Amino acid sequence: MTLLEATGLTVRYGGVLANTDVTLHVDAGEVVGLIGPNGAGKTTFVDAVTGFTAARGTVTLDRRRLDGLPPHARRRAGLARTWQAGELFGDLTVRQNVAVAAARGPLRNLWSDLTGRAARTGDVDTALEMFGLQFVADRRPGELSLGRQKIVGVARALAGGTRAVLLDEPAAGLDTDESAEFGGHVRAIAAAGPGVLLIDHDMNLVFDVCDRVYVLDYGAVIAAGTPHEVRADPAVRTAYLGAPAEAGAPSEADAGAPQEVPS
Ligand SMILES: Nc1ncnc2c1ncn2[C@@H]1O[C@H](COP(=O)(O)OP(=O)(O)OP(=O)(O)O)[C@@H](O)[C@H]1O
Repeated sequence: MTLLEATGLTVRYGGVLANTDVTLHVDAGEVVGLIGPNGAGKTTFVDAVTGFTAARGTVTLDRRRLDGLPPHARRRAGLARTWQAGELFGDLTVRQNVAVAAARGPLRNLWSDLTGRAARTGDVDTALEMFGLQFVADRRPGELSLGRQKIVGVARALAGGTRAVLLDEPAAGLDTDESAEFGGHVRAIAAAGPGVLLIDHDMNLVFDVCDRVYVLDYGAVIAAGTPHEVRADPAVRTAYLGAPAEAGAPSEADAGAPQEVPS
């Protein structure tokens, strides 16, 4: 079932066409990747969907039109995002960071979906446990590794009735182990029902955890499909390698070795 749908999104910054007629959907329980070279328009797309930049086109969540609404109204409708730069409150503990977001949301929230319990104060603890944060609940974000801070950021984004979440480069700066752990959390979120749009330059993470992947280049979608299909797409190789792809189907070995995108 289509949960989040953007149709014909177009964003112009002065002379720069940052998104051109971008159409993309995320189903409930699905992890969808959005990749593309630097400057391709990925963050612009997140900004446009969540209402942080003006765009032409439509955005629906559960068939409800969200375009034209301000960001806080889209958030209240169940659309959440994370930011490339950390958005945690440095003076609050991890528990307080999650609790603040949970308290703002509607009564029926993700944690109750996940646990089958009614939303109560104790659900913040349940949420912390789900993301393995219970042992650092009383610490401040600055005392945690970057990986843990990212996970707290996702926990915050998911608190409070989130139906779909857009994760903007959540794994930037994580080491290989942290990134793999993070990928497990992303899959767990989708397994509980919400749809996830994952933007990241870590191609191994994206291809490992995503059900489908869209590729942006110069603001437009140039490819979409399963990770296997996208990896093998000559247009994607051209976009990343900056040279025309060789004729003929790529080998299995090539397809199994995703290109690390320089950041
Ligand atoms: N606020 C803005 N004002 C003017 N131009 C902008 C603005 N934000 C982005 N752009 C331009 O729009 C284009 C798309 O940028 P965007 O940040 O969306 O790309 P991106 O794919 O997220 O890049 P990266 O992977 O480097 O984060 C770029 O040419 C960028 O310079």
